[in-house]
Amino acid sequence: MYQKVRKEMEQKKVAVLGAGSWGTALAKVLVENGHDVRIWGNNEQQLEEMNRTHQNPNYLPDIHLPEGLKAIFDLKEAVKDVDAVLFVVPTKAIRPVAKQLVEAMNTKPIIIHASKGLELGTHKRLSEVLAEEIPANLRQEIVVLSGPSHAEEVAVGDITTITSACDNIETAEFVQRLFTNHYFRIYTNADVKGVEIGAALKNIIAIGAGAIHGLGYGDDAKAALMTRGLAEITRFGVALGADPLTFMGLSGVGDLIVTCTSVHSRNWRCGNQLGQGKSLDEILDHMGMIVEGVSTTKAVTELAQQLKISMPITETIYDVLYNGVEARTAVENLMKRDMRSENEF
Ligand SMILES: NC(=O)C1=CN([C@@H]2O[C@H](COP(=O)(O)OP(=O)(O)OC[C@H]3O[C@@H](n4cnc5c(N)ncnc54)[C@H](O)[C@@H]3O)[C@@H](O)[C@H]2O)C=CC1
Ligand SMILES: O=C(CO)COP(=O)(O)O
Repeated sequence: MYQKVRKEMEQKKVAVLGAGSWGTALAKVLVENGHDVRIWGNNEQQLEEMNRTHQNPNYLPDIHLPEGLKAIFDLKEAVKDVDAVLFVVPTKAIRPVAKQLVEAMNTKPIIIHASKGLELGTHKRLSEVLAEEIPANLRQEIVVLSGPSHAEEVAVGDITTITSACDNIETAEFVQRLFTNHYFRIYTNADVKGVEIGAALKNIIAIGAGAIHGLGYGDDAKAALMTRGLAEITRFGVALGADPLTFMGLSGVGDLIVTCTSVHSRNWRCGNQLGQGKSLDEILDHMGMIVEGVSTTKAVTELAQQLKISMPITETIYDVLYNGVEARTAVENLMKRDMRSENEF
């Protein structure tokens, strides 16, 4: 039987790039695990306030951050001598921040990312974007950290399990040891593609689940959307070469469940307000945080059309987000589709 003994890890130096809700929650875990952690962001005033008050009120209100967490605005200083760099900026900022990082690094760190999306325009996964921007001779492997996890729950030490994915399982295990503690349990996975696709696409389905709720449909409708959403995510992932089993795991069905059912989810909240009749612009203006599913819906719809992958739910959500189709009409249209077998791929 596969079993691994838990070993203490010596202190590592880690830079967290992105001082929003998830970056702050993950930085807190790392400090609690005894590591030397610097968090970097693009808002100097916010970082100064974090150092002064040990809080990040716009993203994680009422959370006291460990005194050991250093918020640093100068990227060169933030990444000085680090063993690992963790990207937790929104998808659209991954490439520009990676370009800045290349100019700032003085070590050859492991690169980790915990963001969820596909790049608009190129349709690339985020580990592909990072590999393009950070030459292999300037870094170790790239690891994806992903799974059902809301910053609000991790920040209060509620139980959470996620996945550390890398082609090189030893590097995935390094990241597993870096983050694991009594409330945060990390599993490893070698299917980077599947983990990133599950993470990105569940946000689309969560917008749909929120809309179903906002429209007043019941639990049967929610279960239908999540189940057929998972079928669609799996179809897309397998067409791109992912292992279908990955979608049964934490970064597949696990993340789909939490994002489609939690009031913490920004994607679910966005969908819920769409269902209640608000406009997308109005919703995004008031959210104050990233809603990744909006741009991921566009990237996935475009790529699925190019590759001729059937994605009826994603295309329907695209119509609501980008073509002004009313959410109720969109649901009715989905119900009028031709009859088919459940197991048709
Ligand atoms: N919040 C959560 O519970 C979770 C979020 N994620 C993923 O993590 C990523 C980040 O999400 P959140 O932290 O929730 O977003 P957020 O909206 O709370 O914060 C994003 C942060 O990134 C900063 N930022 C934006 N562009 C930047 C740039 N060019 N340079 C530097 N900083 C920049 C913003 O100022 C903000 O501080 C997303 O891809 C999200 O899907 C993944 C798991 C859980
Ligand atoms: O990825 C998440 C949960 O695993 C966070 O979801 P939201 O971005 O919808 O808040």
